[in-house]
Amino acid sequence: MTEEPSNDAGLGLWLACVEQLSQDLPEQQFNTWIKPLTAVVAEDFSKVTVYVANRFKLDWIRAQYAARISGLLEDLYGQPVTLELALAHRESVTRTYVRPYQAERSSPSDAPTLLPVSASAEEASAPAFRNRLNSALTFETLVEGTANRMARSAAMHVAGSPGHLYNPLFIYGGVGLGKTHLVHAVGNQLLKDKPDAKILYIHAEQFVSDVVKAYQRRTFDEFKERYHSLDLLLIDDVQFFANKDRTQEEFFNAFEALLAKKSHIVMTSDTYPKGLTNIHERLVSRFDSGLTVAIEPPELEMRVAILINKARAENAEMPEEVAFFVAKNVRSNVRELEGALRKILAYSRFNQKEVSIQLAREALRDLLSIQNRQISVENIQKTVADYYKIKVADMYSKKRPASIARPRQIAMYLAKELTQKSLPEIGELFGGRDHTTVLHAVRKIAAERQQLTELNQQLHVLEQTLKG
Ligand SMILES: Nc1ncnc2c1ncn2[C@@H]1O[C@H](COP(=O)(O)OP(=O)(O)OP(=O)(O)O)[C@@H](O)[C@H]1O
Repeated sequence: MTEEPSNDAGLGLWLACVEQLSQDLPEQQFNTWIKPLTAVVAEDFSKVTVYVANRFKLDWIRAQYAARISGLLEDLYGQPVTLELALAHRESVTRTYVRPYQAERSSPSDAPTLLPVSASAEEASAPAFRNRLNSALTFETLVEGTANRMARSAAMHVAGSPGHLYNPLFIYGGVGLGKTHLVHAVGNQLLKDKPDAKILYIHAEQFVSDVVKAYQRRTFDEFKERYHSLDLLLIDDVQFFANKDRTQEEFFNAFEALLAKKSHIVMTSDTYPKGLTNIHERLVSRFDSGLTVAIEPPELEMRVAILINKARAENAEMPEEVAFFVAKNVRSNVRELEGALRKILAYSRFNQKEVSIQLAREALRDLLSIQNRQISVENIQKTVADYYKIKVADMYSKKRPASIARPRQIAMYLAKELTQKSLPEIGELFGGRDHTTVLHAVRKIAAERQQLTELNQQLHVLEQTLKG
């Protein structure tokens, strides 16, 4: 029977609450404490029972987050909601586990439904795959655009003929732009073509911890056997190797061994190889010895396509005009775009309303109000001066050395881009400069941004910092 899930609105309430927490809390805190939670929402919404894995965590959630969760639930529902914390019992959790938006169609209407925070919570509790690949992250589910075209085609090339060109492939870019997705896609594609290939996806932090374990347990032979025998090593966020000398040495050895046997290495990082700090020069030069490609923040049309695709994957429809509205307002990265989408879908389900611009506006009101918060020219000057390590006073000074003039031009460009101020007003705030000077700076930086990946990267970081 194809009956709708009974507790869909309850699911919406809980997901909307979690979504809000994901915006409010630092990522690490959210991932550690909130993401693993599951909840049961009573049919009449009077009570939400949140299940926590163990006693220690339960005490911590009670002390640190309970008041906040209950306040949020009340805000969302419009009436007081009793929050109860309980210990999760593994068997019952697995038995009645329901993925968001894919609630078990046969769940009886009077049975409470356990609602996880996210699909990845289920993946986290499932036994780890040997290769650690997430099968959902494929080339098919990765939307292509100008921002990732080059990285995507290099990655496809590697997946199609590993061990040849572009070895190592080094992919870099800001947070949430699809680097992890792309490396998993390489692994999944190769696995499809060659099911016997020895592939490993690993986060750099996990590699560090493997080195430490091998060191403590004196199991370096096993460690080497494991890493040096791979056909494809996918390693994420290598900036985490900074200051870890022993790890760098082991990675260097693995790197050399793998390249010698024509295995392929794909790495990601938040910056280009020479921008990495506290990593040995010999490793940095190895990173740069194949192909280095950037992933840029997605352009408007790509953001729209991502929203429409992701909504479809959740079995929801997102009209194009709503996707444009969201994409125009959520510009920084794909992870935020996904967050906005989840919020809109949860809000729509909870209120049982169709997805429209008005609904999106309501669902994203907090996010939009943060965005509308005025960014001041003074703030831009301070942020840019801090970033380039010059004095704020140099923003108004007449000094001309490039080390000062360039950050000043960058600040003028950002002032034009992020505030409503006119060119003469900006000139005035930069030590009484003429509006043609500002115009020159704005045009120059805008043109160079198209050409210079490093500059674009720096601007992206500055924009993210300023938009908070
Ligand atoms: N082009 C795209 N098409 C579809 N989904 C995308 C695209 N780019 C990113 N995503 C999705 O956005 C989310 C964030 O991407 P991902 O985790 O790959 O980012 P990242 O660059 O590795 O970020 P971080 O540096 O924070 O690890 C993921 O859910 C991913 O599937």
